[in-house]
Amino acid sequence: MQSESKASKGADAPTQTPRASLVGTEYEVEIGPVAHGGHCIARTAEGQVLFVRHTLPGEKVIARVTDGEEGARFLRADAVTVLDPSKDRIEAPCPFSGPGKCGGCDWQHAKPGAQRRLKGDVVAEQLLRLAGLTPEDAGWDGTVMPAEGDKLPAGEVPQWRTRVQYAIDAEGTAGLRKHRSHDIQPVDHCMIASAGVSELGIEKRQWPGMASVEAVAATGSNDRQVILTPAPGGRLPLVELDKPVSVLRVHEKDGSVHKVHGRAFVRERADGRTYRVGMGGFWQIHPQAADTLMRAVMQGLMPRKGETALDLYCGVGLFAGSVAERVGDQGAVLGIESGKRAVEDARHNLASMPNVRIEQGKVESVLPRTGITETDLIVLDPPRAGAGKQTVKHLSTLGARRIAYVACDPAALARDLAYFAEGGYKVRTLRVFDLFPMTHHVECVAILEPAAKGA
Ligand SMILES: C[S@@+](CC[C@H](N)C(=O)[O-])C[C@H]1O[C@@H](n2cnc3c(N)ncnc32)[C@H](O)[C@@H]1O
Repeated sequence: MQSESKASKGADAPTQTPRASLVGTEYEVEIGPVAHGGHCIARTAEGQVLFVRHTLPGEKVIARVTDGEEGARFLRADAVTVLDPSKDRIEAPCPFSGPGKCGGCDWQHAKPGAQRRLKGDVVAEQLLRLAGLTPEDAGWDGTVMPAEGDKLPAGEVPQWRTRVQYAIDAEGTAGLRKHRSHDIQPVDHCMIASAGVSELGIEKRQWPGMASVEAVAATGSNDRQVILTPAPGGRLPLVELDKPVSVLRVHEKDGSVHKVHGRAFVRERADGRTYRVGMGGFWQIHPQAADTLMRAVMQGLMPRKGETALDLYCGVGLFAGSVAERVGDQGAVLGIESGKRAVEDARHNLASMPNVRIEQGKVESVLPRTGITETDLIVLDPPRAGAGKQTVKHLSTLGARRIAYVACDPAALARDLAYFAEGGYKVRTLRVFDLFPMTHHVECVAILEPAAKGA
């Protein structure tokens, strides 16, 4: 182990001189709290911050630096030796999990209940730091709910990933990317893949000339799909798998998706409706996610007959369909979605509902153009970056009696909740779901209402 004093040497060095890499340097450290991103915080004796993976709060470990230089604001590291383990630690069930291996799972080494507590701590910390909200302020009891069927004993792994993107190495072998790296960990099985994905046997065959192979196994039907991205100059292989599949291809140059054979879509189910999801478009990944989130949104909004609603970032129409059914023919729902193909699917999926209209384009540009000045309800489910200040400011002027915010990133959620507070909205309830077991990801549903109402 090198001396810890090495880490602080560069702090006073002029910024223009190249700083020495600390990769490989080892530090014996006490592990502090969990941080957003699947790691915990530690400090070297000189006070330099380390973000350490493969560890748990309260442990004493030897952390080996994986990224960072002298004088950097923080270093990234892996716990390579655990000197004093947490009572929440188990042996990672997956042989491909651990320092320097697959980067897909962050918490394989934590008991399932501990994983959910860690995620709850991250959500609480983000809410407090970025929105000034305690769990009590947010109407949240602090728990993170597992999806139905996922409450398994330690050592058993929920098979939840209905989409897995395998990276293909130069020899054509399928694997998964290492953490923050283009390097590939070859795998013969991904433990969190759903049975439908595993049954395809992607890992059992070679994929010469491919850069990636994505496997999709629908939950709402037996539809199976493989999405191939060729490496430069790579020729598409004949796809013969253990189960029949449709095949799509991603164009290397512009990322456009094309059908090679079979169906261009998979069929999913939620709230008693079938949704077509075409050309590798977005659908919730966990088999229980669509219904879990839909129920949380409907319970929070409680749509009434004749109300008007917006479904922003609506994808193929998951929430728009459920709200439209509840507001009935006298009500109206406007969905906005940027993806052209997703909009075609949403229009197809909700064609039997004359009270739904779907507009294509970015929320930030389409919404102001609609001329809408008021609505009763809003559901928004933005991508990881969140909705942002301008959009939240606009939404806060529409007089909605309830807003449901579905968030896959608690930091973006907290930032947007702070903007909503500026716009006169407060959080009525927050529910947090573990729809991504073994990883650091977590899904939140916040229900907002005008602050004056609850004051
Ligand atoms: C998290 S997904 C939610 C989709 C849908 N609510 C669901 O649960 O199936 C976010 C969606 O927002 C779309 N999107 C991303 N940025 C957007 C923007 N600026 N305006 C409108 N839609 C956007 C994406 O194409 C994607 O379909």
